[in-house]
Amino acid sequence: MTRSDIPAEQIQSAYAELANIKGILADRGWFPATSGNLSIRVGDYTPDQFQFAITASGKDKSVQTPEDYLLVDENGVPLLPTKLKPSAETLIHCEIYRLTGCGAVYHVHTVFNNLASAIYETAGAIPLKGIEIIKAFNIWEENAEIHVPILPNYAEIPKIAELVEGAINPQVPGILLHNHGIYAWGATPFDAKRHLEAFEFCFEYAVRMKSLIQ
Ligand SMILES: CSCCC(=O)C(=O)COP(=O)(O)O
Ligand SMILES: [Zn+2]
Repeated sequence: MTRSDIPAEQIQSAYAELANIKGILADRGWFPATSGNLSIRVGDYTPDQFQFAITASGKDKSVQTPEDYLLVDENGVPLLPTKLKPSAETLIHCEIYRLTGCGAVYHVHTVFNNLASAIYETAGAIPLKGIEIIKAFNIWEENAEIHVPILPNYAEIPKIAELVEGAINPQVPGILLHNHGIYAWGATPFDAKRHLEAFEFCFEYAVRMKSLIQ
């Protein structure tokens, strides 16, 4: 099957799944001021060739319209005729798919993920230890410790995208951009949502803990 043969139902199903997760996350206020972007991979995958459905750039993600998503290739180029522009951050999604082969990538801006990235900027990562919800990352060891990497928030997205490879840790399905937001991913859309929620829980915990002990 070539890419142009991807069944329309498969594409529509990814769009429907994106609409569903977008609504859930929007209800939590996780897309302030048009921020955030979401994508779900569609069809066959090799690191060199894959495609995914992604939110269009600049849209109010708390609103559902018939023109919210498009299908792009591994370089972030639209695969079907459309007047929509893919998310400005599509290249970061491309890198995460290329390097992990995951099934979905979700990006949100929240006050707690911004604060956590600012507090731990110089450390380059947020340390999280002994929090039960770390099990959501499929890490079951007692008192487990993980570090969530923080990358600089360059204005040029390709400059950020080229740092993704050095930041990926197969155990930790997320990367923060400093004072920007979190990218979380998973093998399936269900896993990506669970990971995103666990990260957000941990960031709020880390920020509140820091202010309690100072
Ligand atoms: C208003 S937030 C600035 C852009 C951004 O960081 C973001 O997540 C949304 O960009 P998009 O092009 O995906 O709408
Ligand atoms: Zn963003």
